[in-house]
Amino acid sequence: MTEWIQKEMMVAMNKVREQTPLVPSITNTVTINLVANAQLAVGGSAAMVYLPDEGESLAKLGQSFYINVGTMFPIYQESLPRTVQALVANQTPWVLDPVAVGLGELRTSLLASFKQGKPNIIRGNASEIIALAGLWGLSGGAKDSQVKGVDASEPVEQAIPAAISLARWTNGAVAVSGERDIITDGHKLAFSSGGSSFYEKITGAGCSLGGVCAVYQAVTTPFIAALTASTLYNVAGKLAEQQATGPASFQQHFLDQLYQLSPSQVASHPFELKEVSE
Ligand SMILES: Nc1ncnc2c1ncn2[C@@H]1O[C@H](COP(=O)(O)OP(=O)(O)OP(=O)(O)O)[C@@H](O)[C@H]1O
Ligand SMILES: Cc1ncsc1CCO
Ligand SMILES: [Mg+2]
Repeated sequence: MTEWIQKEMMVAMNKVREQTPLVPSITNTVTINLVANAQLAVGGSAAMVYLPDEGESLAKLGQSFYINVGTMFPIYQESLPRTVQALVANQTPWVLDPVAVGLGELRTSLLASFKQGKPNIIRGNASEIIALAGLWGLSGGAKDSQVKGVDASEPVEQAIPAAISLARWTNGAVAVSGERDIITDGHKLAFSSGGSSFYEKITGAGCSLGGVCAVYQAVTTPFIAALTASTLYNVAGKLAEQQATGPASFQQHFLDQLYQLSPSQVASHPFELKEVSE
């Protein structure tokens, strides 16, 4: 029953490697380098910008776009709304990573405004997904979700209702990351495990996963893109852990695995699929 999905995942990986899609980002300054390197390793082309007119131009030129609000700057008050407007106007698919939603006025007001821009993929940890659904007034969300910073404090399973309602609102996909990853398009739920606890010992595993979701989204649907990226990270993390002696060598081996893994190695990694009752 999951065969067509596995086939789509392989097609997406091959297409990205053949086509090198341009996938620009406005992302945080902590992990910007890892995001670009992960995007390049899977076969995409990266371009990081900050300024309003540059976000706008790349929203037109890019085949998909990644927005991560991890570190806020005053210029983002202009850059982010103008970029999102251009993404919507040009029907460029985009990924939102609502890092630390609820922290600060600018971050919160911008994230609230993105509800109308309907990001095609929303990727975050459980706490961020619950809090974003709360901010957007959707079911499963909570205004007082325990986002205390950039790390999750809630288990992924707790974010399932929020993930489903967000995916139904955007008509896209939501990927909740953690020890187990949950990917949904609002109608089906995929559960993928693997990875490594070393992912919690480096910064930007989640950010770069969002950037890689955006790369695959240039060539396939939001659900297949999010599932392909999440599965790739689960396979790559597991193999990198076997070669690593600590977080730094883990990051090095993990990037090598993103580059080396074959589509069939990724697509054959098992995942569980459930239909959501309507
Ligand atoms: N304990 C774990 N065991 C296995 N894999 C994990 C574990 N924790 C996270 N991962 C994997 O790490 C990747 C990033 O997910 P994570 O939930 O850490 O993102 P995040 O908290 O947004 O990270 P960051 O904000 O540092 O970028 C995903 O591929 C996820 O599957
Ligand atoms: C550590 C950190 N602080 C702001 S953004 C970021 C990267 C992980 O989300
Ligand atoms: Mg994060």
